[in-house]
Amino acid sequence: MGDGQKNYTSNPKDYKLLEEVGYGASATVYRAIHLPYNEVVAVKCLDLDRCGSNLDDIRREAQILSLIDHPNVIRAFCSFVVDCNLWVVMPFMAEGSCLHLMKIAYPDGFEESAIGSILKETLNALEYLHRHGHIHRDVKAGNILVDSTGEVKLADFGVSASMFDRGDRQRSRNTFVGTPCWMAPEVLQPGTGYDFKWHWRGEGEK
Ligand SMILES: Nc1ncnc2c1ncn2[C@@H]1O[C@H](COP(=O)(O)OP(=O)(O)OP(=O)(O)O)[C@@H](O)[C@H]1O
Repeated sequence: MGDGQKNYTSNPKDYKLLEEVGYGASATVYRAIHLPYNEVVAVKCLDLDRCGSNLDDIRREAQILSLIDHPNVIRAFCSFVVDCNLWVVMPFMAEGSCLHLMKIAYPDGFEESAIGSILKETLNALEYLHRHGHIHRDVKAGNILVDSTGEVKLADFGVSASMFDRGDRQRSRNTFVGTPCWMAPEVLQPGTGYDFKWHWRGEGEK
């Protein structure tokens, strides 16, 4: 697993992309080898042409990810532009997302003890993000990742917002982002705005 003190290079030639492990609206995620350290990592390739967000939002996600320092929040080792893509290098979470795990191994849902432990780790992650002024805005099973040791990390800051944003970015907290089934009611209601409480409500109702 990656060490925060290591210097992950921003040269695409230093990474060998292996198989695709997931994809979302604007990104494909690969298992990859960081050749200088011979270490398995995940590389998220964000298609800048396909991204709904503007470059400032994308830069912000990469910046937030690189500053993260919490065991339950996925961090970026580094990020850099390759052709029309932004590559974000992260720890590889071998078990994939909770959504993926449920689909392949737990079609009736996780056992209560597993739910309790995943929720606890996720809430630790949200508490850390809140303390640093971030709202995730897309907490869902597909964004809760598990590694080979069972460690849980919250991922995907593509639609996160900062509580300290002003002006245009503050107005964007009143916009419609996230994944409909997982949204709190006030997010579905245009114009009402929302804040940290959104996370807690979303979590409680899932
Ligand atoms: N670090 C990682 N290690 C292993 N698998 C990962 C990692 N990051 C993401 N994945 C897999 O890739 C999938 C998509 O990743 P992610 O949610 O970051 O993409 P996205 O395009 O931002 O998605 P969305 O459409 O939800 O915004 C995840 O659900 C997960 O299965």
